[in-house]
Amino acid sequence: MAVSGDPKSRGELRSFDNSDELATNLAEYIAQLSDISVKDRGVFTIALSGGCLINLMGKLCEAPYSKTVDWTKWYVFWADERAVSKNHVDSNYKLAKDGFLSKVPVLNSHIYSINDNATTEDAAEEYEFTIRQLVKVRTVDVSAISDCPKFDLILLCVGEDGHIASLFPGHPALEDKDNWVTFITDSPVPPPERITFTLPVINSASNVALVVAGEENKANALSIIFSDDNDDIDALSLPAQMVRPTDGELVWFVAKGISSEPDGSNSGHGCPP
Ligand SMILES: O=C1O[C@H](COP(=O)(O)O)[C@@H](O)[C@H](O)[C@H]1O
Repeated sequence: MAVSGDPKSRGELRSFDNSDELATNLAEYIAQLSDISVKDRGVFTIALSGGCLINLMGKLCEAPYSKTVDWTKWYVFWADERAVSKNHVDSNYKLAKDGFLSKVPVLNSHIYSINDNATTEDAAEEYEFTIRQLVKVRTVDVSAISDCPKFDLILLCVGEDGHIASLFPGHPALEDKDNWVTFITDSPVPPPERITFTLPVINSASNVALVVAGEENKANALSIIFSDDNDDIDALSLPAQMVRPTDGELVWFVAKGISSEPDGSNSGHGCPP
């Protein structure tokens, strides 16, 4: 594993020779944050997204983590969801349920999925309300800086256009400072209707992990994001580049095969099985 980057700006960069090594390190990172949060606050609040992430979390379902992680203290949320039913192949809930949550003893009552039986507008409003109730009782911590929920960890996959959650380049939802959860009806990547955390919520988390794996053509977004040209307009307009936790830690997990780093091979990687 190679570690670099400026923690104050773009975060810590962890690059790996392949997706398997990335998955091993990601599992250890999540398990450690879970331990710390459970010791500090008695709970671990984690927000998932879709894409390659869930496959890469697979090692958490195996020893030692299957036994050592305090799964009963986990509270699980989604940073974004597509407006499809929960049994649809495009559902981020289904992806996480089938690939991860059904394999670990997280309590069903601690799994906060997004309503698939309402309009996207109503589902977003309802999800924000649910999170507000959990903030009131401090199951979800609160940021003293932004008054937003302060999740212990938000896990995001970076799309090949640099999108994170369902926040896409140039989309007005990126400017939303008033809501914790919002909706879009015109996603450039299907399905068009989605519900998503807003940037203020993402940037209020204690920890954010940005995962870049699975597709060779993500190298382009990466090279823009890690460009040394701080005035690069393209870089500043990429949602992934807008992730800058105000009072938290940012770590990038990059599979070297798609890295823009000089030692990356650019040979491309699929998700691990
Ligand atoms: O549409 C989405 O895309 C991103 C990135 O996914 P990937 O397939 O390019 O890895 C994902 O993180 C997000 O949750 C999802 O809804």
